[in-house]
Amino acid sequence: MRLGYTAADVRAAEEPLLAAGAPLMARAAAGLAAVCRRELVAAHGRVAGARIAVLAGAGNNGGDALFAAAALAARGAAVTVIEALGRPHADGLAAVRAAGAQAADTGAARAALADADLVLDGILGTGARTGLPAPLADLLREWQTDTGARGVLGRTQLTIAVDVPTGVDATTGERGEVWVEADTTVTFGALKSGLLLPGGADAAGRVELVDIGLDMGDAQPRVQALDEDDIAPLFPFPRRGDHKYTRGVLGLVAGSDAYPGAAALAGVAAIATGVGMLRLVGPRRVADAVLAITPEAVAGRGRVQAWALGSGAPAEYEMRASLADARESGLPVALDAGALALVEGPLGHPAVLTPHAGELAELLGRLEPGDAPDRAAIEADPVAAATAAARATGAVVLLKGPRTVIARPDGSLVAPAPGPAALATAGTGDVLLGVLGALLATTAEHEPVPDLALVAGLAVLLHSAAGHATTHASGLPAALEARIVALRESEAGR
Ligand SMILES: NC(=O)C1=CN([C@@H]2O[C@H](COP(=O)(O)OP(=O)(O)OC[C@H]3O[C@@H](n4cnc5c(N)ncnc54)[C@H](OP(=O)(O)O)[C@@H]3O)[C@@H](O)[C@H]2O)[C@@H](O)CC1
Ligand SMILES: Nc1ncnc2c1ncn2[C@@H]1O[C@H](COP(=O)(O)OP(=O)(O)O)[C@@H](O)[C@H]1O
Ligand SMILES: [K+]
Repeated sequence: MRLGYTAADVRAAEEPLLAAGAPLMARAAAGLAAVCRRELVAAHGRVAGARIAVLAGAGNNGGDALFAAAALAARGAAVTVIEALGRPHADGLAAVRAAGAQAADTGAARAALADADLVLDGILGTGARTGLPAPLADLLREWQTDTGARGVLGRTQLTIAVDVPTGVDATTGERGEVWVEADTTVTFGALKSGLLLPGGADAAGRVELVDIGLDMGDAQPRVQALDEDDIAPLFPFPRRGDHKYTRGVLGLVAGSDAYPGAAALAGVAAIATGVGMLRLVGPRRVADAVLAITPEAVAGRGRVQAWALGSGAPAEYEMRASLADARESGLPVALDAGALALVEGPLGHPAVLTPHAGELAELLGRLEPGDAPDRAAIEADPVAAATAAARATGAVVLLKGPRTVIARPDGSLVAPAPGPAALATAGTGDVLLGVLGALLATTAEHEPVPDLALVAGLAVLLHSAAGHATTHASGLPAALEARIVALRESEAGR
């Protein structure tokens, strides 16, 4: 699990060190130069002779870039400095000049960017305000759409962003109209939350953290980023001594005569993930369709540890009855698709909502009439929308998309590694509901009380892992089962 902090928290952690005279910029620049050397050697076999274009802003981000470039120039790189905002960091500029760097005026900047083996983006970091001056925005746009851009050493042009790619908000990951797309981002002291969130994570490329001696102390991380390696530690393995009721029973209200497939996908996925028992609530035809492929399921209501509701347009009265049960007993509920239409304000029980951007637009339109973002605005800033919905409902909001993000009502986030684009097919969301429901049921009575946002993150990781091993939604449960059996075997071997 990687932890991401707000820019403000990182800057606050820098303060005592700066006050004590710690050479933070020298450490940052040394770490940055080391990554640049390694990447140049990996791509081209050497640093000497490499053309490096340094986009230097007006603050310390530019200072980092200039000092790193000075170290690279000392190893024989040909450095050109582009003063992107005027007023470059004075000591950094002096150092790079002393090492033999050239300065580029506006015309030369275009050529320097087009001909560079390595572009260092040191325009803006944690001190950025939104919006870039128009000439700079034009320069960046032109460079990044120039498909012929290449260096003298070979076709590969590397872009390394200093701390945060310019145009990306270090805290939220939101991108402005123009931003730098980096191959690698070298960040200092602590991961900035925006590097782990939709938008920022895509712009940042591979993120490398350089230790400059920062201690984040009691600061609460804004983001917990999860990847494959987090599946095993989070997975609720059956416990020795469990029986089917202590393992956890899931009640599933999904599917309808018109859409029986949704119940089948969610039901089989829940069973593949592992539940003590699956109860199916809905019309006979739907139950029969599920029972035909998973005879261990049981039709009809009964006691459950969690509910999963909404995929495939199930009857509203059935969903309402399950929500009432959850409210009375405090059971966790996953609400998808049709069940989201029943959310009118704060829910009185633990819940995870699983909208895609269109469904979230509808939900926010109902909860915050007049002030709600539309689908496009949500896709542009998924974090803000998911957080607004989490605050308004008191629920965890899992906003599905190419890069799914999970928001808690307190504003903190879980960011699972993105799954394969092959998941963009009908029915994969139904599978996710089944996986999530199973995990809610099997953790519901664990001590300490499970963190629903991490449970939701685990559901997304498993869903993505399965997505790598199949081509279609109905292939996901078997892939999931294989993944979980492998997990159990490696757990038993430990
Ligand atoms: N503290 C430390 O010692 C350490 C800091 N470190 C490094 O410093 C970085 C933070 O440095 P920073 O605070 O100087 O902010 P930075 O991102 O360089 O930008 C500020 C400058 O840009 C300007 N500006 C802002 N937005 C703008 C816009 N949209 N359009 C135009 N101009 C804009 C802004 O202008 P102003 O608002 O003052 O008018 C100001 O001049 C951090 O990311 C890390 O790389 C590391 O070395 C570790 C030690
Ligand atoms: N381009 C993509 N890359 C990765 N995952 C995606 C992509 N597009 C969609 N997904 C995932 O596929 C699932 C689609 O769910 P949903 O929109 O509810 O579809 P459906 O209702 O058809 O099942 C979500 O888990 C989403 O995160
Ligand atoms: K930068």
